[in-house]
Amino acid sequence: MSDDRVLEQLAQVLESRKGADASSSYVASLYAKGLDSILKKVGEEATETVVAAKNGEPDQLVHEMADLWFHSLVLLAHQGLGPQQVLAELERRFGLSGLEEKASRQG
Ligand SMILES: N=c1c2ncn([C@@H]3O[C@H](COP(=O)(O)OP(=O)(O)OP(=O)(O)O)[C@@H](O)[C@H]3O)c2ncn1[C@@H]1O[C@H](COP(=O)(O)O)[C@@H](O)[C@H]1O
Repeated sequence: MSDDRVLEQLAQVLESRKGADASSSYVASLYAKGLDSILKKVGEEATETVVAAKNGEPDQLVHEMADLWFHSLVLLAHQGLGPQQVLAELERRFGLSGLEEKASRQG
């Protein structure tokens, strides 16, 4: 499965958890607690990511980064957005810088 397929399929699961039973789904329980709780989780996971990097723990860094990406996807879904909008923005920026690099090489 390609990387963006993982993001897209996980986003579909997150969408399907809207209206699901909060007692049997972690994601549904986050939606039920509301925006501030989701933002708190994103902040916590960002801090844990920073600590893992500062401690020079590569395996822990990957683990915490996955938690951060996951909770960021939950936040996007809660806001009616998804990974495709973020990937499109990154692709747009990459396209712009790619053109600039090409022009500077040719100039
Ligand atoms: N990828 C994840 C995923 N990553 C992390 N987590 C949960 O995120 C939480 C991370 O919290 P912490 O690191 O703070 O650890 P914790 O102290 O145990 O958690 P808290 O008590 O602080 O909430 C844990 O409860 C993890 O289980 C995830 N929960 C779910 N998913 C995916 O989301 C899908 C839907 O999940 P459900 O809604 O639970 O079915 C699943 O199929 C998975 O693919």
